[in-house]
Amino acid sequence: MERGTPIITGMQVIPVAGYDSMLLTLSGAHAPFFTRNIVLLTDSSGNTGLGEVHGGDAITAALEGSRELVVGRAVGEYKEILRDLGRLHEGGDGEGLQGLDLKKLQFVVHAETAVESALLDLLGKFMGLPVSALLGGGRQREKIQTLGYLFYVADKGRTPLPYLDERGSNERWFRQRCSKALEPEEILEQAHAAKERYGFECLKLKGGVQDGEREMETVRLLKREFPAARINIDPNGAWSLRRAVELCRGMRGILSYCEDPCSGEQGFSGREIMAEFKRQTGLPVATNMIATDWRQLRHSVLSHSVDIVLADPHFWTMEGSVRAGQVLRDFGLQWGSHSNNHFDISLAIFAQTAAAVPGEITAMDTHWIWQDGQYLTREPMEIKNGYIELPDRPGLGVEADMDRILAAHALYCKLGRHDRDDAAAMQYLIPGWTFDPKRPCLIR
Ligand SMILES: O=C([O-])C(=O)C[C@H](O)[C@@H](O)C(=O)[O-]
Ligand SMILES: [Mg+2]
Repeated sequence: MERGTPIITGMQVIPVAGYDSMLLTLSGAHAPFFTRNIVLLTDSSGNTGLGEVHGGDAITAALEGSRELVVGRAVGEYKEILRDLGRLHEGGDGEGLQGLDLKKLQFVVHAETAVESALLDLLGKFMGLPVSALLGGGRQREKIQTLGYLFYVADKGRTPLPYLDERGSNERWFRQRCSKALEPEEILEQAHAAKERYGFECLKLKGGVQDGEREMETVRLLKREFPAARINIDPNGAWSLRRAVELCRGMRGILSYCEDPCSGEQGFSGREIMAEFKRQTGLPVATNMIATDWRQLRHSVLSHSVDIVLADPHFWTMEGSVRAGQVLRDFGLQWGSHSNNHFDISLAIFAQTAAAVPGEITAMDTHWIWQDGQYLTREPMEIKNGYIELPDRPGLGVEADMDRILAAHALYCKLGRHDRDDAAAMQYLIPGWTFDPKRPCLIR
């Protein structure tokens, strides 16, 4: 008879790809495909544990290089395994001009989150407990509020690229998400379609695309249409401090908070500049750019530069994100989560992590609505009435659908490149376009 916890018998790292719309951000235009890495751990009791993290060759290699530290060990040793992986993956430089979407991504992402998730999934199944019960001080809530993440969408017809065309779908949101949205009224239509399907009470507009005044016009229109909604705009630090203050000063009561309105400039760090923005506008500020690790968080707290820290578990690890949430709650600040394009395994990672964060939390970011339908699990979690209700199942709460994972892997194998490059699609809109962290992407 086996004693103790089951032994990990196998670790598979499966890079996968999915379809995306031509979403615009400061970094350029999303390509027709995004990539992720899936981790599957099997154990001696016959269970499978699941994890997901960002794509890209460096992250795939980091995960492949982890196998020896994982296979053959007991599931109950998960903390030691994660400690060993953390040491293996140490290092990096996350400070943010909007490098997060670009070359720096591999330094900010903690590849071991995919292993952590899979280990906790196995442990939860062994113990008959959901992953959120194993994190921090245990499960704090049964349902997680998410925001409706709105994007300006470019006209894909101006490129020869193979973006999905869902205009024939019966579902309003699916038709909408592949349609051009550059005018304020088109964003409003996007918001209505998203709200109809998912019931969002909070909205976020990705800025850093057009002139700031035009983006604020869109925000004001959204607020008029959805007066009860908490609304946020995130230009990823594109505006100068002076411009950000001009744009936001009159927005109290319209914007509930502002996310990374500005970044480092003229010899001042992003944290110093954001603190000035807060003082001058009185608006609460959220970030996923100037507090991406513990050292940055300490400086952000000391300089009073942020109110809401978007501690994405893929950047902080799940346990790290919950620990950040505990500290933030104790300091009178708030936890939220950043996201990137992801599949339904990461949706479960976000939800289980958020469920373990104590105190009031900010409606969680997720890109899921842009990928909804591309399932890698059976019975994926769903967003209804603006919330994800946690399933009553042990572990992560989702089970792998191997046929779909292998199909997503086959798509990945067809791609010429695996790393994110938002300049390539953008260059069809503006020939010779290059990234500038201080200029909205459509302004050249
Ligand atoms: O809140 C944010 O900064 C993001 O969501 C970052 C993402 O990478 C976003 O810019 C995107 O999807 O391109
Ligand atoms: Mg952000």
